[in-house]
Amino acid sequence: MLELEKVWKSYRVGSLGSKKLTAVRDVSFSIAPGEVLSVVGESGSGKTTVGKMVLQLISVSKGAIRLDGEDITKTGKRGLKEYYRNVQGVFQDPFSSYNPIFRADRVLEMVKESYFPRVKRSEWDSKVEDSLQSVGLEAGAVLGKYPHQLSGGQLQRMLIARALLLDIKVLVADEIISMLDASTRIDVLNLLGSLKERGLAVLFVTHDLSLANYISERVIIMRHGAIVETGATGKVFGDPRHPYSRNLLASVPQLHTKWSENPIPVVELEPDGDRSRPPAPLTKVDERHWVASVG
Ligand SMILES: Nc1ncnc2c1ncn2[C@@H]1O[C@H](COP(=O)(O)OP(=O)(O)OP(=O)(O)O)[C@@H](O)[C@H]1O
Repeated sequence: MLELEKVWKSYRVGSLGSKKLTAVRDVSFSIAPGEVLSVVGESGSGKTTVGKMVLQLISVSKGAIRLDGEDITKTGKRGLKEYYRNVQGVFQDPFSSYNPIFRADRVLEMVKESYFPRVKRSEWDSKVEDSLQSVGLEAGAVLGKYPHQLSGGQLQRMLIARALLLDIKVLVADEIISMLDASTRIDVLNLLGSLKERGLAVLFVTHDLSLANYISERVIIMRHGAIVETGATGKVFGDPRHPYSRNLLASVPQLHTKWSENPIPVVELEPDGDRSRPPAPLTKVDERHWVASVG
């Protein structure tokens, strides 16, 4: 079980870091094995910052992140290496995770070097083959190829296979399909669906509400670094209570909506406000449905 408790993140911004920008405010949630939790919200709402903190690519300013009860924000280098055995991330641009001058499967070899140096070559090769197979890749079709010889979908799958080689418990998937075409997208999404059935917990960061609805059991809607609404996906998307959530959902063009016939109005929301203050508390409005009070 992965838990975030009252997590805050501030960045130093401005000339010589003279100002502070609070990117994430008092965020708490948990993800159980076999569950997909989506984090949605407008650009700049803090989604990626949450994912990066879970992956400890950046430190937290305040709060705790626990995996099976252990706070990883306080763990040392060795503890972190152990943590990465269990928690891995895949990001938006698969090409940026590969070095173009090396063969793509180097990302898999690096897992062996770091975590399984004593495993025999033949045993490792069959482990690699199994993990590639579980993400729908044929070893013969991808091994030995350079990144530019593979498609975005294949590269993204190979990164998921790398995570699976470690037999991880939690996958942070940050906009992992936004650079893929429609049919490859659904392919990778369905893959996530089958992985969750095998017990993987997924933190699915996306700005695409329909994808969040498709894949996740629970959803968090973020704005200005804080959670404004959260709960079971059906409740939040079916009966959004916060004005921001309503606007967000109303802004999604449907397949048969045409701009020329019925342009979706842009709704003006209140300005950013003071990000350094604690956000409005969440109140339970229904079973598995919480909403921040509107001030
Ligand atoms: N390294 C950084 N230094 C300073 N400010 C940052 C840094 N990274 C992010 N921010 C700021 O923190 C806020 C949250 O950014 P974040 O990337 O988490 O948002 P997001 O919801 O993921 O947005 P997007 O959907 O556009 O990726 C933004 O105002 C952003 O400008």
